[in-house]
Amino acid sequence: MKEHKGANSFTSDRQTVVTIGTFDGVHAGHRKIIERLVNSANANNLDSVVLTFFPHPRMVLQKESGIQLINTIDERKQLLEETGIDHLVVHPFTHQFSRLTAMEFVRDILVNKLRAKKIIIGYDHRFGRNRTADISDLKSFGEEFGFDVEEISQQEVEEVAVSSTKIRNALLEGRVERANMYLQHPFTLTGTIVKGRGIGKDLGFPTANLEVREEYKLIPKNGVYVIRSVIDGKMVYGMMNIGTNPTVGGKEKTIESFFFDVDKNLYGKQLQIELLVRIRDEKKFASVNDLKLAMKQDQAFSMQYIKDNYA
Ligand SMILES: Cc1cc2nc3c(=O)[nH]c(=O)nc-3n(C[C@H](O)[C@H](O)[C@H](O)COP(=O)(O)O)c2cc1C
Ligand SMILES: Nc1ncnc2c1ncn2[C@@H]1O[C@H](COP(=O)(O)OP(=O)(O)O)[C@@H](O)[C@H]1O
Repeated sequence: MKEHKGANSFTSDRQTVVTIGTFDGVHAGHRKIIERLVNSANANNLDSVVLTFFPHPRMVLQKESGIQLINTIDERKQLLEETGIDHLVVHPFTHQFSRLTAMEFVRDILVNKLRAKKIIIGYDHRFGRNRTADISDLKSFGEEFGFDVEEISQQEVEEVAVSSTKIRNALLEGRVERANMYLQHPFTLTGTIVKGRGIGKDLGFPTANLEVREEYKLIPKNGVYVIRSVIDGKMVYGMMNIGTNPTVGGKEKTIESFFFDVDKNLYGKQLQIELLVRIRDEKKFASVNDLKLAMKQDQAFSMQYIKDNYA
């Protein structure tokens, strides 16, 4: 996959099949569209192109909306790369870009820059200044500029019964197993391991504190989760707490993981941590000893879960 930092720097040897969208999560529905894109490109001797935007339009046009995304832009790129497309265009969404009329967007970006011979798009896609144009407008532009439009019908969309909104809601409710089913891959948190308060080691459970840099990344509901990661090339399992550590008088929200069978200094490491299932709410225990007992139970639960599902 070739990555292009915007439509202006796009190049390809052949004309293209293009699909357009945010693709937050790169979930089951997105995967179906992209599969069609890749198949159509192969069948017609064209290059496959995903056109996506970053920042998300709502991060630019409704800054106060505080939108939370399932993926950071780097995670999105990685997931799209795994789908086998030829080109990913990450076009910067700016105020100026949002002022393009539908005709200008189609002519200047899709036709002249991306060399579109065919567009594959959902029945409800809207585009251009104030999102005024719809799929029937796109079909008329197709006749004018010489490209085909393949529509993904409402029925096909509803058959998949998945949406980024549904997944965001599941994650905010802590239902990661459901979210993972919709995603067809585990939800991931990516960041750097930073120093915490140094309480973990005393508890007998050193916890690696994950700092997620992207303020727009959705963090699932507070609580304890079974997790998995790759550390120095080796798959490891563990348990994570998302919350404020009320038992030890914490205030800031932290994301802390204890990995099983790991004894390593992890400070400064970049980790991608997959969340597999939620075990329980975070609680304020009467004593640190009660917290320790609960963590031992969490570990027993996690080991059993991993044995049953991943052994
Ligand atoms: C699996 C797991 C479950 C946890 N559950 C709780 C909890 O229910 N209540 C709580 O106050 N802290 C909980 N913690 C956090 C501990 O309070 C402890 O503060 C933390 O691991 C130490 O972090 P630090 O040394 O990085 O500051 C949990 C930690 C882990 C790894
Ligand atoms: N099994 C393990 N799981 C998580 N972190 C571990 C593990 N073994 C060693 N560590 C190290 O211990 C650190 C956590 O110790 P801790 O006392 O909780 O300190 P801090 O509050 O700075 O996170 C981690 O950042 C990591 O470098």
